[in-house]
Amino acid sequence: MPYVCADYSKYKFVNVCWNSENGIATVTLKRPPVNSLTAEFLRELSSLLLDLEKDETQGLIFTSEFDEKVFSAGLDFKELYRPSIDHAKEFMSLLHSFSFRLSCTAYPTVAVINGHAPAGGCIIPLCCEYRIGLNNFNIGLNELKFGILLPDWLSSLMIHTIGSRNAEQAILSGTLFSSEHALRIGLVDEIAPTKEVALEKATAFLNKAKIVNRSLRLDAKLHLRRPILQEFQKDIENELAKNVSLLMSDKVQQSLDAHIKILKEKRGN
Ligand SMILES: CCCCCC/C=C\CC(=O)SCCNC(=O)CCNC(=O)[C@H](O)C(C)(C)COP(=O)(O)OP(=O)(O)OC[C@H]1O[C@@H](n2cnc3c(N)ncnc32)[C@H](O)[C@@H]1OP(=O)(O)O
Repeated sequence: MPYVCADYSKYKFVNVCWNSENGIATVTLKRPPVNSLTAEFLRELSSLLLDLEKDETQGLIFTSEFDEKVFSAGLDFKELYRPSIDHAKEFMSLLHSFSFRLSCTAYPTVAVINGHAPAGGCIIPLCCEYRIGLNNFNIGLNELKFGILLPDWLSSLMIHTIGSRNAEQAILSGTLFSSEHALRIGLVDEIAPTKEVALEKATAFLNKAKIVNRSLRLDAKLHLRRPILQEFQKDIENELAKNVSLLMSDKVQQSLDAHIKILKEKRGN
């Protein structure tokens, strides 16, 4: 069983709960109001993955504090709106490195998607090995709808998860899927009636993974995920520069402005 060394209480936006009997860490995302991903949050999540690796966690479950509301609202609109060039570069680089690291963890990973997971909110679930959803939420990569071209590695994660035909239709139409539809196309592997049941199912998946030798399992995982990992590693500098310049473009900035206004109007402020 892992001996927990890291101080997990230092993390601001996650709560880490260790099960000392099975070595499974449950990480609850808790960045109010909607777990949107900022540079600070991504930095914290990357550091968390390293701590979990050092402590030899036997499995990782991601879930959200904002139960039955939102798993993650994706990238933080406000942080991406008119950023400095240095901040845009740092943000894109953090998003890339965190997603890469999560995609090739030695330990098995599950997302318990207990709320909406639009656009970048779908990244953590897609990097995980298994996804369990609750009813009545939407999930999908709808970036094209607001003028954002997906990074190649993100399309590749979607293809790996739901197959190229479904991924083509899903990404090109910018669809957000209901839980039932997500189950039909394999975007989630199971649906659970409550978070409690979903966590039990997640633990069952992780317990199954434990019977396999850890390093053999990692070799197999890296082999099976090679097409995704190649996309992550392909021409990194150019890919980051392309995404930064897209983010800074007038079109994307105008679209972010429009989205921020829609969200404000919705709240009447
Ligand atoms: C250029 C290269 C880029 C490469 C990578 C591309 C990958 C991903 C792109 C993205 O992820 S862009 C973000 C896309 N996200 C969305 O479109 C989600 C927008 N939000 C919603 O649909 C809803 O808020 C929700 C998540 C369904 C929750 O709805 P709910 O009714 O519960 O809450 P709201 O009243 O709408 O919002 C509460 C509060 O949260 C703020 N907020 C919502 N989403 C974001 C966000 N993405 N970033 C920052 N802040 C967000 C919203 O403004 C409200 O704030 P206040 O009014 O309370 O201040």
